Amino acid sequence: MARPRFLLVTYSAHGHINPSLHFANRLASAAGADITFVTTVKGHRHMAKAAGRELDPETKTPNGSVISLAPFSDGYDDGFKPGDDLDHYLSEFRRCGTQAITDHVVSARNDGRPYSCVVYTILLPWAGLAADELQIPSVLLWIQPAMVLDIYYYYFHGYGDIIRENIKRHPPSKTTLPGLSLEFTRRDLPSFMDPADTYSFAIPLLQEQFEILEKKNKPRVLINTFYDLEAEALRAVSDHLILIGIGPLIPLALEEKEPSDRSPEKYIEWLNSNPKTSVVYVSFGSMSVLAKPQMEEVAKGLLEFGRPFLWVVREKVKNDTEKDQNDKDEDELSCREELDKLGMIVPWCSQMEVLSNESVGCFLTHCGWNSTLESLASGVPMVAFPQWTDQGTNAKLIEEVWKTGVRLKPNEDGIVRSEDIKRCLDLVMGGKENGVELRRNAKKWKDLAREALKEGGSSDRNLKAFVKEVIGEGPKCLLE
Ligand SMILES: O=c1ccn([C@@H]2O[C@H](COP(=O)(O)OP(=O)(O)O[C@H]3O[C@H](CO)[C@@H](O)[C@H](O)[C@H]3O)[C@@H](O)[C@H]2O)c(=O)[nH]1
Repeated sequence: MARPRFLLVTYSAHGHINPSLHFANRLASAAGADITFVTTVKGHRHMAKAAGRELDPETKTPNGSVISLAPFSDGYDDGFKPGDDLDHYLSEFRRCGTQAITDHVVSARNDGRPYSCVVYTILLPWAGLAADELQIPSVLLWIQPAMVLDIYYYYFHGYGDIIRENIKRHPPSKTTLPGLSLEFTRRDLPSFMDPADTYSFAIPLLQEQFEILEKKNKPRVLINTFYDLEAEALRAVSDHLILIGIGPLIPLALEEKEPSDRSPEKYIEWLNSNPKTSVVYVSFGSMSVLAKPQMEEVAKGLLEFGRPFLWVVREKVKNDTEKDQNDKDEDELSCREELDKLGMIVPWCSQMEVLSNESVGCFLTHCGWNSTLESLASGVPMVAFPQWTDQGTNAKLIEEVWKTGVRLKPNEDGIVRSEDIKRCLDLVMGGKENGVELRRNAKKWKDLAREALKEGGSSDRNLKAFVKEVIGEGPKCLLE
């Protein structure tokens, strides 16, 4: 029998590419599928940079499955820069992405090896539309928590006015939603729902995404989560959508290091030189940039806490007219010398390798969904410092549901002070009872995450059942 063949379409940010790549690896190894991985040239460059090498256009897995990389140009090969026209960028991305999907599907049909299904990540409703036009099955791969999907679902189905009203109120009102036991205040809801949010342009894209799903009868949505982690949220909208947990989408074998001729990175050597669970790892993901005053507070907080740290500070994306040297001077942290004595600042790192290093005892994180899952699956407790989009909801789950971390509290000006950073680091890494409990819970979730992924675990079974369903071999998916 021919191998099932998937066309996987994803956006160019690391937070979208990484889970998509892990999904492709899983489809290939666990379900014996071939995958064509479609993203922009920019996304492709991100992947090469993260890998530290040119990428092979095709990778063959031990079971003979093939993952082929298929970048397309949207005219923004160097990425979207400050000053670029957002509407033009979005419409070119849509136009070129739609064309790429069409070209792949048509040529595969002509070659007699048609795709079984198009899988696309969030904010790409046009990928679902293109699949419908081409009359090929498609499925959304939701790369945020099931809880966030539920909240958006209700926002677009009768709760939008209530949520917007509650967001405006002072003091903020709580929102409750059917089937979910948590109550949400403004800081817990996806930031795009606030009409004043700079990025609320994402709302129409998300709405279109739901409209496309709803043209189908009880569509399946694959979710980067796992049953034990979000059992309630996976069921909350089950009258309308079938949510299938197939995560956490993290590297297949965490302990397995890629064979490499290169000596380990300096920061790994440095981590290895530190005692067990002594280091604070600090990162705000691949998109967020903290304002200078906030950076200074983080720096002060780390110095006041006094333990070693590894801090990822990404280079700023500049437009062509900015002068590099002036920028550098302005960006330089006032206490840089002391920071360099206590810890290490790097522009990027291999995060999964860092989180699974024994020396790391806490993750000060922006709570991007991938960082959250990677931390959970590595058993590292967190200090939650959410910035935007789904991160406030993720922080709530970390603090109130999984109890593997504590959330920082910004002051009235929206700044988190160094004292609060020190207080939370003390709580997570210190000897008091609540710190011990957070660390115990972190270990519990690490074990459960691995259970879900291993052969016969909930996510492994769900993924295999999904593929069988796509190729018409049934049985229907577990969660139906
Ligand atoms: O030095 C670094 C920093 C990051 N990463 C990786 O980059 C990814 C970052 O993803 P995530 O933690 O989700 O953050 P963002 O890149 O900010 O992701 C965006 O997309 C996610 C998925 O939609 C959302 O959950 C986030 O809120 C949104 O900001 C993770 O896999 C990290 O391991 C590295 O490997 N090295």
